[in-house]
Amino acid sequence: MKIDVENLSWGVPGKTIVHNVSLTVQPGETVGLIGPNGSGKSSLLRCIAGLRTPTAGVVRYDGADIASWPARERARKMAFVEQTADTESDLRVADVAMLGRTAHRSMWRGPDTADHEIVAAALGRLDLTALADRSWRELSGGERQRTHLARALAQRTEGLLLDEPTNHLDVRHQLDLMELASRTPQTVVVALHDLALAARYCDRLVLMHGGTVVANGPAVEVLTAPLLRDVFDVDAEIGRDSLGHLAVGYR
Ligand SMILES: Nc1ncnc2c1ncn2[C@@H]1O[C@H](COP(=O)(O)OP(=O)(O)OP(=O)(O)O)[C@@H](O)[C@H]1O
Repeated sequence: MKIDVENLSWGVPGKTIVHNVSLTVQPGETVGLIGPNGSGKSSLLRCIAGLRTPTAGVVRYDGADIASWPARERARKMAFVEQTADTESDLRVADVAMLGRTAHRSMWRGPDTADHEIVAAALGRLDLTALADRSWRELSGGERQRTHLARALAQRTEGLLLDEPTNHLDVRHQLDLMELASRTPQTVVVALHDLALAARYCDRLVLMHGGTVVANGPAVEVLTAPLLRDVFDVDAEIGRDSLGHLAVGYR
């Protein structure tokens, strides 16, 4: 699925938070959204998900303006894992993942065999099979985060929006998750704070600052010392680690 964001602005009364952002994500591409705290990444993702109504501009999925789409129709095309996604506490892990099937079922029908198979596959993909019957309230932060990712995978959408999906994960699960995001045929936009992880796994990086896009391109073009100084106010050194991956050091 292709995602187009055209001249998009969003804000609250008296404050523009996302300002005139234009961005195209090609089918199957994984785009990393980076930028300092408060630069507008989550707000932009919410607009792309259709959870915020832009004050100006348009979001298109495969060329179609989503402004008037019902939530159910959007949920069949786009899954979104928010930064602080919470869930009713008495659900089991498998029940949370099953929420991803809601948009694909009629309201009068319970989950069928295919739904259960899809959920089992999503739990397996996120290393959660052994936790399927555990209560949500017993989970660690990282297990909750993986459960929400399983819910998003179970949604079987062509697009996937992830807001800092690695922030609670241990190193192994961070790498697994980013591997998944980069290899899936889905079109992915992922907000990340870890610049090295973003550089390694994303096809392209979009750097936000003060609600606008200040750079958009391959990691080597976006992660430059002058840009990082301007945007993050850090003195960075960009190099390669012994495995050949882009590495960012800070003085
Ligand atoms: N509903 C709202 N009302 C008022 N201000 C808001 C609202 N939503 C976001 N903001 C403000 O807009 C700015 C951008 O927030 P946003 O969450 O999009 O940034 P972010 O880049 O995702 O930040 P972080 O890296 O800290 O997650 C922040 O200053 C935030 O306080």
